[in-house]
Amino acid sequence: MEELKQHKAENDAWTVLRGRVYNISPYLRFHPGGIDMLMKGAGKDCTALFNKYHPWVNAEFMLEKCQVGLLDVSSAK
Ligand code: HEM
Repeated sequence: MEELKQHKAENDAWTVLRGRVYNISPYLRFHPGGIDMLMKGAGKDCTALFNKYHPWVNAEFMLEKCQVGLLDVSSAK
């Protein structure tokens, strides 16, 4: 979680979604909801925002190639 916070710039944006860590920078310009919306999740866990707007979207598949790793649950606060 500490490492995640350091990745919140548009050219270096990470997010956590359902326990997985993703580098969302390459996907930003393709996001149908816009760059600004997706950037709200940068550097943090975006699962709640994601579920609020589109719980049905298959992000696990879409962002498969952007996955950085899994969230270390002992650091998940
Ligand atoms: C992190 C991974 C995310 C992925 C892969 C993703 C993907 C998508 C996709 C595929 C759509 C089109 C959905 C449809 O038309 O049924 C969409 C729309 C949208 N997304 Fe995301 N999203 C992500 C995160 C977020 C976050 C964090 C927010 C809010 C802060 C957000 C806000 C929106 C909004 C508002 C739309 C609706 C745009 C519209 O219909 O005009 N998304 N997103």
